[in-house]
Amino acid sequence: GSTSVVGNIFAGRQIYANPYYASEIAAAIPSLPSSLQAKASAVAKIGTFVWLDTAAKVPTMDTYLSNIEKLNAAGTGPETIGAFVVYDLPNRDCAALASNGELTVANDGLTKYKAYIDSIAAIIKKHSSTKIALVIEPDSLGNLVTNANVAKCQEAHDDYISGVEYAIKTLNFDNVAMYLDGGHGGWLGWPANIGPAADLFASIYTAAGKPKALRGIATDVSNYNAYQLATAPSYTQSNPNFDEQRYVNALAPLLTAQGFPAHFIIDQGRSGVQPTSQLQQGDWCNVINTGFGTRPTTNTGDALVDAIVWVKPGGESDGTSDSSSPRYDAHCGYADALKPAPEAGTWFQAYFEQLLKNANPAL
Ligand SMILES: O=[N+]([O-])c1ccc(O[C@@H]2O[C@H](CO)[C@@H](O[C@@H]3O[C@H](CO)[C@@H](O[C@@H]4O[C@H](CO)[C@@H](O)[C@H](O)[C@H]4O)[C@H](O)[C@H]3O)[C@H](O)[C@H]2O)cc1
Ligand SMILES: [Mg+2]
Repeated sequence: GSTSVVGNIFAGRQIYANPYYASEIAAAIPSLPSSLQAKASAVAKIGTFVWLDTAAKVPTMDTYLSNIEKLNAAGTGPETIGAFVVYDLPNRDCAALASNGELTVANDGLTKYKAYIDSIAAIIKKHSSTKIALVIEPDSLGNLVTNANVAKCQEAHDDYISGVEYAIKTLNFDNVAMYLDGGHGGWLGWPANIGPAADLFASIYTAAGKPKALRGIATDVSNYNAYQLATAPSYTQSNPNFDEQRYVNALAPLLTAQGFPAHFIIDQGRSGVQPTSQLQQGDWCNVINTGFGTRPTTNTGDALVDAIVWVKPGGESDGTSDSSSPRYDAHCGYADALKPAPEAGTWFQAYFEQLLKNANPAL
């Protein structure tokens, strides 16, 4: 029978440890020093989000949800939920170059994007008895707040808004909890940005008819910020929202005031080492000296925060350091970016090793 999500979808449940990430790790283990091999096996058992970064990957969602149904039918341990990232907007990652996607505004991208969303909806309908958490379009709305002047973002503005509204209306099912991507404290947490960000998030929530399944906002996706810090790291400069708990506690009342009672999930997959080695807060690509962070949990100590999660699968690159690549972004060539790095989303062995070594808590 069907199942309805009430409140925090993560409470009392575990996130599916998907076979794609587990297979990347299995392939990595033989090349690891023996001291790290058991740690790697432990990571393969941790639930991370599956990135649907091409239309061709959408069918794997069907497979994984069927796997989850088998696990839940066996009835051992907490209920398992699926966790996916919707990530295929036209002109994707419009202010950067590393994670550009398959669709463009110029090439009828919005129509194709809606078909992509419809294919996800069809799969979710098939699996109405399985609970599913979705992060909606990392970096999209954030770029409309701070990079509206960048040509590719300017061109994408209307399609980002139409695409995100279409996604949250079309994926608004009883067994789903959606979280819009909210950048991070070092991005939209700046006093100059947080008001416009709240206005944009609330306007989209309202324009889409306040979808019941839209639970809130995901923060720090693919970034390295701390959840809670006692003192501000130097690279956060004068930003009062220098950790993610401060950011979400500043953002929440702005959203509630506009009729969006948002809750939050916070990516800590690569936040184990604080302060980080970032030379500046805006450095986002394959940052050196990072480690796996707090394991996924609902024990967040904050009623606004549903869960600490691992959205970005640690070990997958943020972008290539090969300056001859069409998707080369200068950020991936910075002194605080680990090099040589492969294309975004592909396996980066040395980075995975770094995360294992520096994991906090230790693996
Ligand atoms: O001292 N002051 O008073 C003061 C005032 C204002 C200041 O300006 C703020 O400075 C911030 C820090 O540079 C900027 O934040 C950066 O914005 C970038 C997008 O432009 C983000 O990049 C994305 O990161 C994603 C992963 O998170 C990648 O997946 C994605 O590919 C990638 O594109 C960085 O994270 C994010 O840290 C703000 O825009 C900017 O408004 C600064 C100082
Ligand atoms: Mg990226």
